Amino acid sequence: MSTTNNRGNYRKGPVRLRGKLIPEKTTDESLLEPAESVDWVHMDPWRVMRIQAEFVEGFGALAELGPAISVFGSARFKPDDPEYTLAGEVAGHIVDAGYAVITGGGPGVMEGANKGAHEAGGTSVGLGIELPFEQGMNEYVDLGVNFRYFFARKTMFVKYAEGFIVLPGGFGTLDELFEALTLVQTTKVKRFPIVLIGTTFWAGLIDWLKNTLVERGTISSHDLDLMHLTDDPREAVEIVLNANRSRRREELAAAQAAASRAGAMGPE
Ligand SMILES: C/C(=C\CNc1ncnc2c1ncn2[C@@H]1O[C@H](COP(=O)(O)O)[C@@H](O)[C@H]1O)CO
Repeated sequence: MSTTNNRGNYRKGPVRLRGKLIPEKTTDESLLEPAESVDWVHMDPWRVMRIQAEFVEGFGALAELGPAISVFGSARFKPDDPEYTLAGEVAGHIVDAGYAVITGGGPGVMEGANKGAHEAGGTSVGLGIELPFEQGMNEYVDLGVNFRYFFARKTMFVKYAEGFIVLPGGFGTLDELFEALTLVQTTKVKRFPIVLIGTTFWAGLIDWLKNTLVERGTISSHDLDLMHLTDDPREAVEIVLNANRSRRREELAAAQAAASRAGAMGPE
């Protein structure tokens, strides 16, 4: 709603305007007139609505998913690459443990993991991303959500998973790995297990983290403990499961301690 009072103050919702800032048309007039230009579709306030919708739709689609583990890795591996098969094995162990498998829904490691989850009879989730060279979701995704924005999609990978398993990959995989590491390091997320599969592939990065970042003091040596390293798909899944079992035990013990403290204090 917009109004002008007798002091020439023009009110447009929460905003007050005067003088030359008073628009020639009211908000209602602008809304109802036929559009001469569609530029507004690309403006930031409209983008905010799309971003908000993306979160709402993502939360709505995944709220009832149940326990899940996110699996990451290169979009470029082919079905006959060992990492594709490895991703399928990881997904099979995740499903056997009663968890859903979340991936980026694309080709390569994502497809391998979705295939493994689908064939093991588990819930195979793909959180796709709109890219200029549209690939579409791989055919093994049973629950798919497509995102325009990487940051909204990345929130879902963390929010709906109890851990990350990261296979060899490129920039996208590193982005997802370092996002998780930063969230855990800064305690935005607590006790979130991150497992790297591929000791040879990751060795150079781990050495650099140790010999350059720890050495120069840009990370602490205990930050390296936020990552677990293995070649064994079963062990990778066990690491995530064990970390969550001990987190749940600690949460239960803390809740019991709080309840007994409240009991000891007696009724008010
Ligand atoms: C490059 C190719 C396909 C791109 N399609 C993708 N679909 C969904 N998710 C993707 C895609 N590409 C990257 N991602 C995300 O990043 C990670 C992999 O990136 P990397 O650079 O290959 O490591 C992956 O986990 C996705 O979340 C086919 O040529």
